[in-house]
Amino acid sequence: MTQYSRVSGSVGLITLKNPPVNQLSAVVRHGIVDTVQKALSDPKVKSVVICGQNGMFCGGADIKEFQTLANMRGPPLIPMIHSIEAADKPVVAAIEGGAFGGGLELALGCHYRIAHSKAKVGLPEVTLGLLPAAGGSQRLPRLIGVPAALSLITTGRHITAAEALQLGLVDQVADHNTVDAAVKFALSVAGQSLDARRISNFQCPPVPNMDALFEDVMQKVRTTARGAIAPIACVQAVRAAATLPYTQGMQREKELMATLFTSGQARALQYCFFAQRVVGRWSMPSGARWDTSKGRPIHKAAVIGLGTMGRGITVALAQTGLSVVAVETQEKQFMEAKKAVSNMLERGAKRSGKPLAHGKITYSQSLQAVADVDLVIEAVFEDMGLKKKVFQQLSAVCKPGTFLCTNTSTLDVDELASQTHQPELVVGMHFFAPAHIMKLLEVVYGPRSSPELVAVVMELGKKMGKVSVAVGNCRGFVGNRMLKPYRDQAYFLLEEGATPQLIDQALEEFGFAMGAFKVSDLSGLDVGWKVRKEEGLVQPGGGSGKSARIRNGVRYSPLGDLMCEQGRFGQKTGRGWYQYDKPGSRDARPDPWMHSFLEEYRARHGLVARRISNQEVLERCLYAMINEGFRVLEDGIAAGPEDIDIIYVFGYGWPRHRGGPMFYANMVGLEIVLERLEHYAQANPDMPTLQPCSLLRKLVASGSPPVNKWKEVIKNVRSQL
Ligand SMILES: CCCCCCCC/C=C\C/C=C/C(=O)SCCNC(=O)CCNC(=O)[C@H](O)C(C)(C)COP(=O)(O)OP(=O)(O)OC[C@H]1O[C@@H](n2cnc3c(N)ncnc32)[C@H](O)[C@@H]1OP(=O)(O)O
Repeated sequence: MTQYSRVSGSVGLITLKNPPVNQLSAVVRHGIVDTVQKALSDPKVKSVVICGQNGMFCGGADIKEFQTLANMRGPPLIPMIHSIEAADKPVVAAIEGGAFGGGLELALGCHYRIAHSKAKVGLPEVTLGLLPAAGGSQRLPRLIGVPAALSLITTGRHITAAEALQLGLVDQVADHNTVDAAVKFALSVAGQSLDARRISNFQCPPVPNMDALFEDVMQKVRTTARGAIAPIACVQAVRAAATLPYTQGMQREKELMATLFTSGQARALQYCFFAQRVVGRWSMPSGARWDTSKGRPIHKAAVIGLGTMGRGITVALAQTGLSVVAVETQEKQFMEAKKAVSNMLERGAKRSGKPLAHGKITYSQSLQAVADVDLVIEAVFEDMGLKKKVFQQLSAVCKPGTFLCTNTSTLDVDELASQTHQPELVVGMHFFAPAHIMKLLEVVYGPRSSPELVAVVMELGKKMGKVSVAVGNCRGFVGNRMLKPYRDQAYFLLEEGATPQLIDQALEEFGFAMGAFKVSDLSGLDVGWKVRKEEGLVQPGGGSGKSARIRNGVRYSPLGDLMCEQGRFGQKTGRGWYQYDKPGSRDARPDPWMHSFLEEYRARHGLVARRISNQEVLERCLYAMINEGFRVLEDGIAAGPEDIDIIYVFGYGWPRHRGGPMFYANMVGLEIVLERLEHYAQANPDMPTLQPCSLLRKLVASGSPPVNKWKEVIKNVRSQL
């Protein structure tokens, strides 16, 4: 797992060999300890180079080893890195590909660091619920200063070799063979004093107003962390580096890590790391899979409809380097969209430092312009009649073999597919607004969709920088299907005595980026109203008598309809569940009007307001959503719990440090979720979404296995259906 050789006569070359990313598993740590010892005791060796095989220095500690303390065998990292730093021969890290986490900490223990110009470095432990506890939190601030170290350690961001050079994190950047450059460098520094190269001996560069700086950073971190504990521990660890001698700082680093290491948040974040990779290995109920289905390259794509979503999709496609035909038939929207897209591209180029992708887009007001494209994404208004017409036209205009995708968020993808000559070449590509920023892409296949097309779209999503999740077709797919019972419960709780701010506060304290009502104001209450009207659910004035709050035999809240009747569509009208300074403003303030509106509503329906606790808000909203998640699994719409969790973390503001709804259910305890659902279902027999799903019962009956063991039980349940 490590290879050792002597090169150029006097350089000991240690190569880390542990695919896929040369992670520091026990066997690698053993190898490093042994080979460093060998090099240091060989009188012919005057200096040492450490590198990684296959163009990757090191991806850090082996995250799989973190699952249990029992896995943590082998030489610990801290003394291993200390012995490198203490060596009396210069040790040079040759960084190709990347040095992350423990990998960068290893490099910080070396006396010199040389990075390839394309390499990246970073301390991403915070994203795994940890901190750089192999001395990283103590060495980095000593090397590059407190403000820069705080920025890297609290965000976990990866930086380029050029930025690392500017910060003084690396000593040299190589354009060609980094190992050769490092060996040459190692020869040049052999025999030189190392006193000034051992970072643990450094003092942190002084910072004016240090207390104020840490207070300021801590406040910012607390606001953005949404309840995550690791970013706070990272600030505390860097503060220790800035204020304490190295040995005491290391002690503080260890104490902070001990708290994080066994925390539920670390488990959740590490689960998310692997879940994100699991969803890339998609499968379909037909047995088609990511590794047996081959896509084909897309050179030219088209977007139909340049409303908010279409504009974002156009930008996202253009930024991948594709040629894009952007079609909008309405003159006014056409002119506005051209301007908006070019502004979005300019902002994107400024943000990323990459060149503008303007030239790649051609605009047209005619559908004929898409005749020669490889793939079309339809993003017209969410109306089945209109979308069907567009798909009929596309089927007639496009060359045979063109992939046709719809950006619908709820409508039946199969029904759209049936409007075309080649229904197997139709899938859903459900983007989330703003489409060029949000990371999630739900790829919705139907029973006829070809695996080749799913492969193409998953690959395209990856190129666009999206986290793509392949899911089956049903109303709302995975994300919006599960959102409905969550939202319904929020409305029912309003009827029963809560306020929008009480519910939102409970959800935001849980860690959601925004509560249910703020989200509703942001996306516009009229969107759901239109859908409900089409479904025949809306009665003018909300209806009267007992049946006003029942539709098709189940509980229904007309509150959203009544709000829309008053023109309260949310942010866009300056009034919704909250009030805003002016239409379009984002600053939500409680509206005293809501109080009288809800009182009058309750009086009309004979409802007596009661005190609603945060716990009830969370249990009813979240468990109703989770229950639907079990149904999604039972129906085979999602391949596994990881797919659901990744959809919620990347598309719906679910706090990542709680791992996603299905992981959260597991953390709470499936038997507790079941018991609470039974309790609420009994109290509300007209809410079928609270009736525990049979898969949940089966899992509890099977002893509540951990999430990664659910698939077996799911398979059994599905086979009995
Ligand atoms: C009581 C207290 C006791 C405390 C004792 C603890 C002491 C610990 C001391 C030190 C702390 C150090 C901590 C760490 O180092 S944590 C790890 C930090 N590193 C990272 O977070 C990097 C994670 N990896 C990545 O970001 C990327 O993989 C990448 C940029 C390195 C490469 O990206 P890409 O090419 O896109 O490949 P993939 O992401 O798809 O990964 C390929 C493959 O590799 C697996 N993998 C990646 N990194 C690791 C890792 N560090 N450990 C294990 N496995 C890793 C990844 O899972 C993929 O495999 P697959 O899931 O099978 O697809």
